[in-house]
Amino acid sequence: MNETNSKKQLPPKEERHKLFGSVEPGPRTKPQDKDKMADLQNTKKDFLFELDAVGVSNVKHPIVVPSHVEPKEQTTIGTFYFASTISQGSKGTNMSRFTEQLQAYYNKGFRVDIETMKKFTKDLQERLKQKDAELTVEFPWFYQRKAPYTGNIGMNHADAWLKVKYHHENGYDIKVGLKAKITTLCPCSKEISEYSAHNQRGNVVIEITLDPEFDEDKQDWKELLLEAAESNASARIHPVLKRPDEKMVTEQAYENPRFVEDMVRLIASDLYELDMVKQFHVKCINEESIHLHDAIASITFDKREE
Ligand SMILES: Nc1nc2c(ncn2[C@@H]2O[C@H](COP(=O)(O)OP(=O)(O)OP(=O)(O)O)[C@@H](O)[C@H]2O)c(=O)[nH]1
Repeated sequence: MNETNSKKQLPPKEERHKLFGSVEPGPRTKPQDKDKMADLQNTKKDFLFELDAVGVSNVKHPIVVPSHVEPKEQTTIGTFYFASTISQGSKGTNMSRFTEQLQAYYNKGFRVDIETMKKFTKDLQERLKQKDAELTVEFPWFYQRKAPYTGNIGMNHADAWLKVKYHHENGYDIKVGLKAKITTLCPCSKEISEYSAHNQRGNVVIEITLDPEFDEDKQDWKELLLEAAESNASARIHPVLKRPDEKMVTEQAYENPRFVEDMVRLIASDLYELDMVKQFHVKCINEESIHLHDAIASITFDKREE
C-alpha cells in the first residue's frame, strides 16, 4: 500500500483546538496587577471557627537525607505536608507561600535534617504571619546491610518520617518515626510443636517525641529506631543471604521466639532507657504465615507524665 495515500491530513494545531472547543480570549475587565486584585484569603471577618490545620499535602520533592551509614548523604524523594492554624477572624491562608518556601530552601541545597526542618517551620510561621507552622516529611531511607556470616553487602530500606511543629510562644515539638521490617517466630508454636515453629515478617512502627536539643550529628535517630526494632526481634532481615547466613538467621529466630506483645514491650524498654526520647508509640503488625489476618499489639507511653 502506498504510504503517502494512507497518511492522515490533519488541520493545523490551532484549528484542532477550536474543533475540540477552544474559544478566542474574551474581554479583560479585572486587574492583572497583583496589588489591585481582590485578596479574598486575607479578608478579615468573624468566620465562626479557628482552624487547627490549613495548608498543603502530598507535595513530592527531591531531598537529601543525612545518614551515618552508607549511603551517607542520600538523595531520595520526600512527601511533604505543611500547615498552620488560622484564627477565627481569618478567611484563608496564603497557599502559595508553602511551596514558595520549599523552593527557596531547595535553591540553597535542601538537606532534611532536624536543624534545617526546625528553621523551616520557624521561617514558615513568619512567612505566613500565623502563630505557628508545622511540617511532616516522609521518605524511604536506604541503609547497607551485611550478611551475618559471609558479610555479603546489600541494600535495605525503611520508611522514615520527621514531624516538626513550631509555635511562636511554645517553641518546638519534634517527632520522628520509622517503619522497620523484622522476623518473628511464634513462642507458642515452638512450645507445643515436636519440631519447627511458624514465623513471619513483622512490621514495627515506632514514633517518638524527641528532645528538641537532640544532636543529630552525634546520633542518627533513624539508626536508633531501627536498632530498637531489630535488636529485639527473632531475627533481622537481610538483602543477601548465602547458605551459611541462612543457617544463622534460621537458628537465631528459633532461639528468640517473640509474640507481637513481646516485641512491643521489649522495644518500649529500649526507648524508655533513651534520655532523648520523651514519649513513644510502638506498634507491631505481624503478617501471620498461618492466617489470612495479621496479629497486632501497640503501646503509647509518655515519660513526661510519670
Ligand atoms: N486559602 C486558600 N487558597 C486557595 C485554596 N485553593 C486555592 N487557593 C489559591 O491559592 C492561591 C495563592 O494564594 P496566595 O498565596 O495568598 O497568593 P497571593 O496572595 O498572590 O500571594 P501572597 O502575596 O504571598 O499573599 C490563591 O489564588 C488561592 O485562590 C484554598 O482552598 N484556600
